[in-house]
Amino acid sequence: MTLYQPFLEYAIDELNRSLDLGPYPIPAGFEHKSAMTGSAKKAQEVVTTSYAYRAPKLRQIRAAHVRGGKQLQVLNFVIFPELHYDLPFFGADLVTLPGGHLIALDMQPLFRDDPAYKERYTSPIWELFQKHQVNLPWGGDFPEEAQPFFSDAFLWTRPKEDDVVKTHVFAAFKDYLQAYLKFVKAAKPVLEDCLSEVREAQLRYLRYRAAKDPARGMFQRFYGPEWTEEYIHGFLFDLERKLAVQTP
Ligand SMILES: C=CC1=C(C)[C@@H](CC2=N/C(=C\c3[nH]c(/C=C4\NC(=O)C(C)=C4C=C)c(C)c3CCC(=O)O)C(CCC(=O)O)=C2C)NC1=O
Repeated sequence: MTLYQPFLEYAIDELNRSLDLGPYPIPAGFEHKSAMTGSAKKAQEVVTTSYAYRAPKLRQIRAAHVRGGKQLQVLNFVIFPELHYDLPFFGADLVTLPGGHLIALDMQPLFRDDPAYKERYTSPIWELFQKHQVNLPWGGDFPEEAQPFFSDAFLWTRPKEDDVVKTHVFAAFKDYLQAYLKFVKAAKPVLEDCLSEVREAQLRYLRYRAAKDPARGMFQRFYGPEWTEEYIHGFLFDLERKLAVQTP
């Protein structure tokens, strides 16, 4: 059982239990990708598996699971709401590299500095954040330009031990996912005249993530630049692509 497999299984079980999950198309050639890395003597297979669903109020629920031996494990799990809801994005970036673990977990806001928005989507999880931050201290350096895309309840940490990931990070992941599902249940469509604001805010986030995906270099090394760009724009952050075909 790889490090983040339990996270993925828990998430899919919970989503199945609490939402009317439907399929979301994964472009051909991106469901499962494998490559050998390392020298002939120390060859290591790196497998990337994609999962995707949709549900009422949720445009895309998707995960990219990268398994490359003990030194490389990644689970990037993001929930993208439909464009007529102002729900935040559920964003989990769980990364294990030779240097240790890097954990980013947040309800990523559409309107970070809007007090009413914070009241609705950050205040309700503030106690959760404080509870988990005790075991998950701040991870330090973090790209300035990414800060507008994170809430005040952003759990960002770099644990050294696997055990911290298996216990405290997993507990935080479960609590944040449960809290997010509560937001989804309570969410009402936004008013007509807010639709364009929500759409612009979603596109701002998608464009940033697609442009600055920290995994781009890693994917290029394993699977080549062409596959990587298509994976990022055609699946991981595909809203712009989807809108382009909708409104030619
Ligand atoms: C809005 C921006 C945003 C992020 C940057 C990530 C949150 C995040 N992820 C990070 C780092 C990081 N993230 C990944 C993996 C992924 N990050 C992704 O968006 C996807 C789709 C990944 C894979 C499937 C890897 C492999 C690293 C390590 C890169 C390296 O050190 O070589 C970092 C560290 C800084 C960095 O390397 O850029 C942050 C802050 N989530 C977000 O929402």
